[in-house]
Amino acid sequence: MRKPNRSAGRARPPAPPAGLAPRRVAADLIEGVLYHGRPLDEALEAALGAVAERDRALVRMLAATVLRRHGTLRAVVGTFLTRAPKGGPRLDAALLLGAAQILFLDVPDHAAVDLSVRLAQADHAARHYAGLVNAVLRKVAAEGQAVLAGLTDPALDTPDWLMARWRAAYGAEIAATIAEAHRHEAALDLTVKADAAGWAERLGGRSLPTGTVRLLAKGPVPQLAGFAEGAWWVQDAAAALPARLLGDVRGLRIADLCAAPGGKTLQLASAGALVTAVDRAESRLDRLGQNLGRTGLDAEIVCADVMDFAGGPFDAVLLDAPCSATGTIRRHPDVAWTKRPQDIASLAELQAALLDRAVQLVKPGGRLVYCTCSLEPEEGPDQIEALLARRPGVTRLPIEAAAIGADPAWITAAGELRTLPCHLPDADPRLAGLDGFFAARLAIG
Ligand SMILES: C[S@@+](CC[C@H](N)C(=O)[O-])C[C@H]1O[C@@H](n2cnc3c(N)ncnc32)[C@H](O)[C@@H]1O
Repeated sequence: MRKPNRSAGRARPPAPPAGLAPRRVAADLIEGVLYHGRPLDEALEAALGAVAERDRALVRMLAATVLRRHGTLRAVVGTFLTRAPKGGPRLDAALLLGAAQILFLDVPDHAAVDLSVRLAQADHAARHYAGLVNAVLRKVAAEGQAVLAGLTDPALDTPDWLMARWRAAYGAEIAATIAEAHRHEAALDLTVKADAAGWAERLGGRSLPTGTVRLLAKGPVPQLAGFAEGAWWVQDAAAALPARLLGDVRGLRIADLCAAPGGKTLQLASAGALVTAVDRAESRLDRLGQNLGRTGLDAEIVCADVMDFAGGPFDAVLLDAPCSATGTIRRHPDVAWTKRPQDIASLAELQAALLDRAVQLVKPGGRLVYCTCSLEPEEGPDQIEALLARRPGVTRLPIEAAAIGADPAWITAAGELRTLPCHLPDADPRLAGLDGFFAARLAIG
C-alpha cells in the first residue's frame, strides 16, 4: 500500500471549515461600516470577488443582522464581559457576529462559536482573545435569550442622535414604532407594468392598495417569474408613489433628475411619458440602461450633474434628491451607523440648490415633484417651505391620498406625502412597513 505523499514529512494544515469564508467577509463588511463609515452594499459589491456566488445572500444577511440589531447585540455581549477587551475591530466583529447567529439566525450554536473563535485566531490583535470569544459566546448560547427578553426598548438599535431627531419630528411614540420597524427586514416590493393582482398570485405575494406587489423574498430575484421578460422591477412601495403624483403622463416630456438606478424612470416610461433620465453617476446609469433593456422601456439617458444640465424646458420634472436615506434603514441597516448629524446639514444645502435648478427646468404651467427617502424634516417639508418663501411663482398642489391608493394618514396637513417605516402595519412584521419617503407636488408659475 502506498503511503500518503507528505512533502518533507510536513502535514498539511486542515482545510478551514466551509462556513468560515463568508464569516470572514461579513466581518470585513461589519468593520467597514462600524469603523470606517463604509456603506454595506458598496463594500459588498467590492468584495464580490472574494465571495462564492452561493454565499452572497448569506454574507449580506450576516452583516445586515449585526447592523440591524447592533445595540441589542452589544448589550447582550456586554453582559458577559467584565471589561471592554482591547482586541480591536476584528474581536468586536467576531463577538457581534457570533451573538447574531446564536440569537437571531438559524445557525447551530456550536458552529457560531467555533467560526467566531477562528475569526479571532486569524487576526493579530484579536488572537490573544480567542479563549474569551469562546467563553463569552458559550454564555450567549446558554443565557443570551434570557438577557434578550429583558432588552425590550427598540431605541437600543438606533443611534441616540437619530432617535432624538425622530422624537422631535414625530413624537416619542411614533419614534419608537419607527425604531421597532427597523428591527425587521423589509419584504420584497415589486412595481409591475400591469396586472398587479395576477402577478401577486403568480409570485405568491399580495397586491397592496397602492398597486405594488409585495412578497417574502425567497432566493435570487432574477430567478423569479417575470424578471427575465421585464414584467416588473424591484421598488419599495413608498418609492413608487412620487412618480404617480404626476398623474396621467402620456406624451409628456419629463425630466427625471437624479434618476439612477431608474425605478422612477421605468414607472414614467411605462406610463407613456417621454423621459430624460439625468444622473451624474455613470455606473448607476449603466444599471438604469440595463433596467430599461430588460423591461423593454425607453428613455433618454444623460450623464450630467443636474446643476450643469441644460435640457428642457419640460412639461414636468421629478427630482429624487440625494439624501441621508434614513427612511431606508429597514433595507439598509448600515445607514443608521454610517451617517452623521453634519451630513444632514450639507445634504440639505445641496437639495436646496438642486430644487432651484429643477424649478428652472419646468415650463411655465408645468409641475415639479420633489422627493427624498429621508425621515429628516430638513430634507423634506423644510425644503418646500423655504422654496415657497424664496420663489413666489411656485405653489403647492396638495396630494390626495385616494388618487395614489395611499392611506390618508400618509398625507400631511400641508398636502405632502410623508410615509414612515411603521406605516402599513401587518400581523406578520415581515410583510409590514414602508420606506420613509417625503414627496411634495408643486405648480410652477
Ligand atoms: C436617491 S438616488 C436616486 C434613485 C432613483 N431616482 C430611483 O428611483 O431609482 C439619488 C441619485 O442622485 C444622484 N446625484 C446626486 N447628486 C447629483 C447631482 N448633483 N447631479 C446628478 N445626479 C446626482 C446619485 O448619483 C444617485 O443616483
